[in-house]
Amino acid sequence: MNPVKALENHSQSVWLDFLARGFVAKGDLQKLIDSDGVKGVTSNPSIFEKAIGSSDEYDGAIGNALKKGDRPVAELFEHLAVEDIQHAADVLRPVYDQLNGNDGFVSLEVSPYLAMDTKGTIAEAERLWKDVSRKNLMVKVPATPEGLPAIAHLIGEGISINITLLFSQKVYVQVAEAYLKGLEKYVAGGGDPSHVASVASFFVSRIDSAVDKQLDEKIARANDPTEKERLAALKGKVAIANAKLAYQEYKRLFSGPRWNKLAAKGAKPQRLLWASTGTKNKDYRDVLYVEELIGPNTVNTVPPATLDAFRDHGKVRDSLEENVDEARHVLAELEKSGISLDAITAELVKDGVKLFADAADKLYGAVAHKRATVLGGTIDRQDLKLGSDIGKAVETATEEWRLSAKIRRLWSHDKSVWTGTDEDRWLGWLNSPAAADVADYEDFARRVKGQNFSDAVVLGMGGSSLGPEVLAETFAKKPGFPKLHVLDSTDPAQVRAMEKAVDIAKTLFIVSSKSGGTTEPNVMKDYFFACVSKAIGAEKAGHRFIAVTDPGSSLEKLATKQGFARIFHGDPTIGGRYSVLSPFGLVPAAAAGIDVRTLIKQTLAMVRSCGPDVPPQENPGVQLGLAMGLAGLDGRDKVTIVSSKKISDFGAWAEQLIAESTGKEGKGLIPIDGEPLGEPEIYGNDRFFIDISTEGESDAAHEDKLAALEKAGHPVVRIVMKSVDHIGQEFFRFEVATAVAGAILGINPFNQPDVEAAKIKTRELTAAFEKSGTLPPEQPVMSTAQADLYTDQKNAADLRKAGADGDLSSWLKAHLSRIHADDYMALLAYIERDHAHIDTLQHMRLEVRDKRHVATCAEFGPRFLHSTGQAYKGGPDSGVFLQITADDAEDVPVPGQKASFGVIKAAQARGDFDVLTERGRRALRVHLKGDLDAGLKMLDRAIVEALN
Ligand SMILES: O=P(O)(O)OC[C@H]1O[C@](O)(CO)[C@@H](O)[C@@H]1O
Ligand SMILES: O=C[C@H](O)[C@H](O)COP(=O)(O)O
Repeated sequence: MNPVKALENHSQSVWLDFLARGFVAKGDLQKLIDSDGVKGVTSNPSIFEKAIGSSDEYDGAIGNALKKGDRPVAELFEHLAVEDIQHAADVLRPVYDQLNGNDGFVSLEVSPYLAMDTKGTIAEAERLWKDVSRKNLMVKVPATPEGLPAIAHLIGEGISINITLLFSQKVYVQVAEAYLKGLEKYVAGGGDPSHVASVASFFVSRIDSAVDKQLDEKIARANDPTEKERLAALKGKVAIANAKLAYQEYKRLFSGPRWNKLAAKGAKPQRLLWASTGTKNKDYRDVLYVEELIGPNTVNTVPPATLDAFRDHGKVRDSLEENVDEARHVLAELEKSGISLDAITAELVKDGVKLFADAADKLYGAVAHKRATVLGGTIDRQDLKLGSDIGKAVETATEEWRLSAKIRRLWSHDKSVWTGTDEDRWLGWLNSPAAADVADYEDFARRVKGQNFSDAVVLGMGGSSLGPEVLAETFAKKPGFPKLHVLDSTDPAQVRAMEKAVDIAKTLFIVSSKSGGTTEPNVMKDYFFACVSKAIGAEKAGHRFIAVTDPGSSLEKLATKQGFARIFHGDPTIGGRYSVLSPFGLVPAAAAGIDVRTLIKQTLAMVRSCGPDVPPQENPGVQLGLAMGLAGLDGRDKVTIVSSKKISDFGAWAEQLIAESTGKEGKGLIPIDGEPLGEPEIYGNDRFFIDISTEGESDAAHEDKLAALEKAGHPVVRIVMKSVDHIGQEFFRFEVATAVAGAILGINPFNQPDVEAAKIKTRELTAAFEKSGTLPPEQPVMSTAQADLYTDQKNAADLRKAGADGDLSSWLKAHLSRIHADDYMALLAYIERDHAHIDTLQHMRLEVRDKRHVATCAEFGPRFLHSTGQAYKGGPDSGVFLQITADDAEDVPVPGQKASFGVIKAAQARGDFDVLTERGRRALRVHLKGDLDAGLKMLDRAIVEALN
C-alpha cells in the first residue's frame, strides 16, 4: 500500500505544506487527495513568496486584478492569496464534508508583521475569515505572547485557527489553554463548537537544526571522547523527543472533566500538527520527521519533496508513543550538556517571525514591482543615479530600514522613527489624499463656477500659499472658473499689484492659515476685505471670502463674525508644508476648476507606491529620502531642484518642504531652486540634483548636461511625470522623501523652531511702532546716497578686517570673499516679486555661482521666512546672506492699525536679520534708497565688480 495513504490506518492525517495557483488549477492537488489521501493544505509567507514572488505564474492575475482598479500592495497580495486559498478549499471541500468537518482544511496565515500585535492579528484574522468565506479555512496565528490572546479571542468568535510557530511544550500548554478558553466562551455565547476546528502546529526540524548547531560547537570543544560521543548521540533526536512529549501533554489536556464538558457539546480536540517536517540535514533520513511521529489524532503537514520521499520509501508504524521515557532522557541529557531548550525555542519563535517577515518583505517587494510594471506610466518614473559611495550607503540603509520595519513604523505613526519627540502628532498628511471629500470639493467648484468670478486670490504664507501657487502656475485657467492667484507678501507694491490685477468686485478671496494667527494673511485679509466692502458694500463683502483654517482658530472666529461664505477645516495633525493635499491645496484647486477627483486619483497611485506594505527597496519615497538624507550626511546637502518649464514652480513648494523640515539644530538640507542647469565645472562637490519634468519635455541638450553631471560624480535623480495631472504624485513622493530624509538626519521634520524666533523679533518691532509711531532707529555701517549698509558688530568687524571701507563695492567684496567651498550664498530681497526683479536677482545669483562655484538662492521676503528661512537660521552654518531692502515708492495702509504694509515688511526684514546675526551667520543688509530699479541695477553692477 502507498505508505502515505497507509497513515490513514494510524489515524494520522497528511496535509500538504505547499500551495501554488497552477498546482491547484491543473488538478495536482486533487490527484494527491485521490492517491495519497491528502486531507489538508497549509501555506505560509515563504510558500507564497516562492509561488508569487519568485515566478511569473501570477503576473496575469495581477494584471487582471489591477484592471479592476489599483490597490495597495498588501491588498493585491491578499486578493491573490485569498483566491488561491478559496480554490484549494473548494477542492478539499468534499473531504471536509465526508469527514463531517473533522478534516479537509486549508490554512492561511495572518501577516507576520502582526506577530507582536494582538489587536492587529484579531482584525486581520477576522477579515481573512470573512474574505475567504469557506468553512474549511483555518487562519494561522503565531504562538507569540501577543498571538495567544488573539487565539483565545478568535476561537471565542467561532473562527477556526491553526496556531503556528509553536516550538515549546510550555507554550503548547498555553496554546491549548487559549483554545479551551476560547471554546468555553463560544459555547457560553450559544455557539455550536462542532463548527470550530483548530490545530497546534508544533515545529520539528527547525529544533534539530538549532540544537545540532550548539551540539556541534560543544563536540568541537570537548576533549573527552566519551563526552563527544554522548553529545553526538543527541544529534537529530531532540526535535522528535520534544514532539513526543508534547503529544503526552495533548492527551492530558484533552481528557478529564473540563474537556469532557466541551466534548459533550460537540467540541473537537485541537489536534497537534507536526510542522516543519522537511528534513533540513542531508545526513538524516528524508522521511525522519514523518516516520517517527505517527500517532492517532495528529496531522503531519509535509512539503512536496517529503511527501514524494515518504510515498517512495516511508515506513509506517505507530511511532509517536514509542520510547516516551527515552524522549525524556534525551531532553534531560541535553539539559545536562548546558544547552537550554527553552532558550532555543524562545529564539526560534523570534527567528520564525523574522524569517516569515523576511519572506513577506520579499513577497511584497515582488508584488510591488509587478504592480509598478503593470501600471507603467500611471506612476511617475524615478531614476536614481547616485554614484558608488552614496549608492552603497543607500543600499545599506535600505536593508536597515527593511530590517527595522521603518516604513511600516512611519505609517503607523511611530515617533521613534525620528527623534521620539512629538512626530506622531504630525502625520495626518499620510492619509489626507485618501480622506479627501472629493464630492464636497466638486460641489464647492460648481458653486464657484456658478458665481462667475473672474479671479480667485489665495491670501496665505508658506504651506498655505506655495502649494496653491504651484497649482496656479502649472494648470491653465479653466473655462468658466476664476483665474487663480496667490498673494504671500507684505510688500506694498506687491499688494497693490494684486489689487490691480484682479477685478475686486468679481474676485473670490481664500484666506488660508492653519494657525489663523499668522500676521500676513490677517493684514492681507483686512486690506482686501476693505477693498471688497468698498466695491460691493460691507454687508456683502463676507460672501466673497472663504477661510481655510484649522478648527477653532482665531481666523475661524473672525470668518464667522464677518460672514464668510464658507469655512473649510484643515487637519491639525498636518503641518503647513505637508498640507497641499488637504483643504489648503484642494480648496484653491477646486475653486480654479482643477479636477480634484482626477488629481486625487492620480495621487493615490503614488500613495500606494509609497505605502507601508512596499518595502524600502521598491518604495520610491523611501528611496528618494534615503538618497537625499545620506547624500546630505556625505556633504552633498545642496538639493538642487531642476524643474522643467511645465512645472517650473514645483521647486518653490519643494523648497519649503525640504528646508523647513530638515534645516535645524545646525543640520539639514539646503534646497536650491531656480538655478538653470550648468556645466559640471561650476558646481562644487556639495550638490545633489533632482531633475523633474513631464514626459517629452526634456531634450538632448538637457540630457547631455545631466549625463555630464553624472559622469563628473554628482548624484542625479530624474523624475518624469506622465503629465501635469500627476502633480499630486510628486507632492506625496517629496513629502515621504522629506520625512525619510529627516529620519536619516536625526531631526524632527515637523517642527520649525527658528521661524518662531524671527516672528518674535518682528512682533517686538511692530509693537514698538504701534506705541511710538516709528521703528527703533538703526545705525548703518556705511552710507551713500544710493544705499545704506547694516550689519551687527561682529560681522562689521570681520568685514572691515577683510577690506570693507567707505564704498559699497569694498563691503560687498569683503562679504563675498567670505564664501568658501561648499557654502551657499542667499539673496534675501524684501521687494516686489515681479518678473523684472526675479530676473535681476537671477543675474546676481548666477554671477556668484559661476564665479565662486557655490550654490545660490534668490529669495523674496517675507515669503521665504515661512519657507527656507528656517534652514537659513537653524540649518548648517554654511550660508552667506545678502539681505536687500528698499524704500517703498508707495506705502499701503493696513485698515485698523498704525503699522502699514511697508512698516510690517521692514519689521520682518529686521527681525529676520537680527536672528541671522544673533546666530552668528555671515549676513549683510543693503538698503537701497530712491528708485528701486535703479538701485537694483547699481547693486547688480556692484556685485559683478566685487566678484571680479
Ligand atoms: O498656515 P499658517 O498657520 O498661517 O502658517 C503659514 C506658514 O508659516 C509657518 O508656520 C512658518 O512660519 C509655515 O510652516 C506655515 O506653512
Ligand atoms: O505550517 C507549516 C509551517 O509553516 C511549515 O511547516 C514550516 O516549515 P519549515 O520549517 O520547513 O519552514
